[in-house]
Amino acid sequence: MKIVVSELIWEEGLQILSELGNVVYDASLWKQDLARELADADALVVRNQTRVTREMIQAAPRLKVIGRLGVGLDNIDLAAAREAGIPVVYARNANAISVAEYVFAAMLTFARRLEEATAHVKGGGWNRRFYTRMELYGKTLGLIGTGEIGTRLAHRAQAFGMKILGYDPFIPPYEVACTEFGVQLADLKTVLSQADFVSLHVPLNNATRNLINRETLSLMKPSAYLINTARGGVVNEEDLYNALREGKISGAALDVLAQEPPQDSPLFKLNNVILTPHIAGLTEEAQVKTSLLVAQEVVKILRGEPSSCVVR
Ligand SMILES: NC(=O)c1ccc[n+]([C@@H]2O[C@H](COP(=O)([O-])OP(=O)(O)OC[C@H]3O[C@@H](n4cnc5c(N)ncnc54)[C@H](O)[C@@H]3O)[C@@H](O)[C@H]2O)c1
Ligand SMILES: O=C(O)CC[C@@H](O)C(=O)O
Repeated sequence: MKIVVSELIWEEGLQILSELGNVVYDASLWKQDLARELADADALVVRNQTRVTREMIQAAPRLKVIGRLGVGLDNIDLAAAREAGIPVVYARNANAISVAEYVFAAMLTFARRLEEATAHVKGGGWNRRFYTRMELYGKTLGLIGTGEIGTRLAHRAQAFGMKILGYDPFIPPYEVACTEFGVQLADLKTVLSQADFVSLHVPLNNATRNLINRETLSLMKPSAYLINTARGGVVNEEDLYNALREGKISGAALDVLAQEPPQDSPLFKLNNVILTPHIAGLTEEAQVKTSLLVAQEVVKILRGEPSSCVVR
């Protein structure tokens, strides 16, 4: 068996794959001639930077499985994989807690500004009135997408005493979790207009691309914050820049951008923006879980066994 891993994988997963076959692993392979490596490959394991296109799938006649070390599948041509009869397995739920904790870090950063206050004190300041900020208790968290991440975030927000609103037109699989964690389901307009923090947890697809735009941003309160850990394409960045600059909303935390890594962006110039390099799911715990899960599921498929993590 030849197993090609084109992006960063944790040792725990690599070990499992190596027991089954010959692993070709290079974390920068996605930038190189991947199609050549795939000509005789039985499995391909990727993160989010490898573009798994129809052409690439067609150039891999022996391919039996594609493993995604993560959750978002927007970098894989799922229709082409399905047509070629190649199952795609992914790390469902493996990084959900990490992302939920990242959103808390962002909300608490906006609420308390500890880093800014530290710089202020180190610079000789002691302005206690200026740093009198706000509690999360009693504030409203608006979830756009109430799946694995959204419900784990709700669980944590419930413990903080936040009110939780959720918008998700495809709710059934997560209905019980929503009820348990106090999510009141509502329409998009209600969630956007009532939330103090709007957090995005939807996949990127034709229905969600540019979901946050001039019109939807105008529904948000001027005191509200937007947090995007989903995909850059869910937010129209030009519209967001204008909304932030004009004070239509108070701030934004963006872990994901339309172009990653970004070229110079006007967003860099704004003080009310937190920018991180797509790290919400990047914790040791989540990555060990992700690597183990995906490696195990890839091995199952290669052995002809059923997998519970196949994309439907
Ligand atoms: N920044 C990161 O490191 C990171 C890590 C993990 C996941 N993600 C992103 O977060 C997304 C969500 O992850 P998840 O594990 O919660 O996925 P999930 O599939 O469990 O949940 C997604 C939810 O979005 C809902 N949804 C789909 N289309 C919608 C729409 N048009 N409007 C509202 N809701 C809609 C679905 O019904 C589902 O409940 C992933 O697709 C991925 O792109 C980012
Ligand atoms: O592949 C990655 O590192 C990004 C992970 C994250 O965005 C996901 O969709 O799970």
